[in-house]
Amino acid sequence: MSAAGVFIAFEGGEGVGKSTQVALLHDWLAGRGRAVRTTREPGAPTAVGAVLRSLVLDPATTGLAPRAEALLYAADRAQHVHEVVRPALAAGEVVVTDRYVDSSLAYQGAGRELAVDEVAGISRWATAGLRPDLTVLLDLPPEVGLARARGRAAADRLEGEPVGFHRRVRATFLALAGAEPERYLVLDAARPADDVAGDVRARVAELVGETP
Ligand SMILES: Nc1ncnc2c1ncn2[C@@H]1O[C@H](COP(=O)(O)OP(=O)(O)OP(=O)(O)O)[C@@H](O)[C@H]1O
Ligand SMILES: Cc1cn([C@H]2C[C@H](O)[C@@H](COP(=O)(O)O)O2)c(=O)[nH]c1=O
Repeated sequence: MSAAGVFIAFEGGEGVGKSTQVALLHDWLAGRGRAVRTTREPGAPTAVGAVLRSLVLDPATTGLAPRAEALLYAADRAQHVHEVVRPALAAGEVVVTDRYVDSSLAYQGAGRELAVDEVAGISRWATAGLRPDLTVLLDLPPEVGLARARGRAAADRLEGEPVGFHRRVRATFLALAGAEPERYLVLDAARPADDVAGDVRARVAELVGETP
């Protein structure tokens, strides 16, 4: 376990349903009387995060070098862990984040074709080694997720990358999960949201000592 609380990350490509599942898990945990903190990257509810989120996601941010992009995501993560995640874990809360380190490995590592182990090293330093107790990977072909995401809002800077970029991202998420299956729950996100949520609850119930 991470500190006194429980740390859960949702990961996956664009439009796979992370925000939807984070909200459903929040409601289920809160309904059971658990103290639960939902958060996200980039731009967790911190003043620094808000500035970094708009910088990295704004399509008007042109010419950003891949290494600079990786460092900006890592800076956002360092602030997030310092200001939100560690204090909540220390208070015994269940912390549920929409994206964490694996997003940097997939998007900056595989997507931008930086060395994944070097990107991992930056995040390890940024977080002082804090890892989730469980990562829920929502898996979808990128064409399906991008269509869902684009039906909802204008494309941000990363979402606007070609489909080959998003295929590398998906493959890397799956490889990370495959390398440490005990730390991951990989779910087919093409199913109805309530079915996905049921599988999430079953696994989280084991982790936090609740009945699903
Ligand atoms: N299981 C599902 N089946 C079909 N549509 C879904 C499902 N889950 C979520 N959606 C819809 O897909 C869209 C994207 O969902 P959501 O915002 O939860 O995804 P996300 O992974 O957080 O997206 P992003 O990566 O862009 O932040 C929304 O319109 C949502 O209502
Ligand atoms: C944490 C993190 C995120 N990204 C990318 C992935 C998405 O394209 C955006 C975030 O948008 P969302 O709608 O809030 O999911 O940022 C990234 O490239 N690297 C990261 O570390």
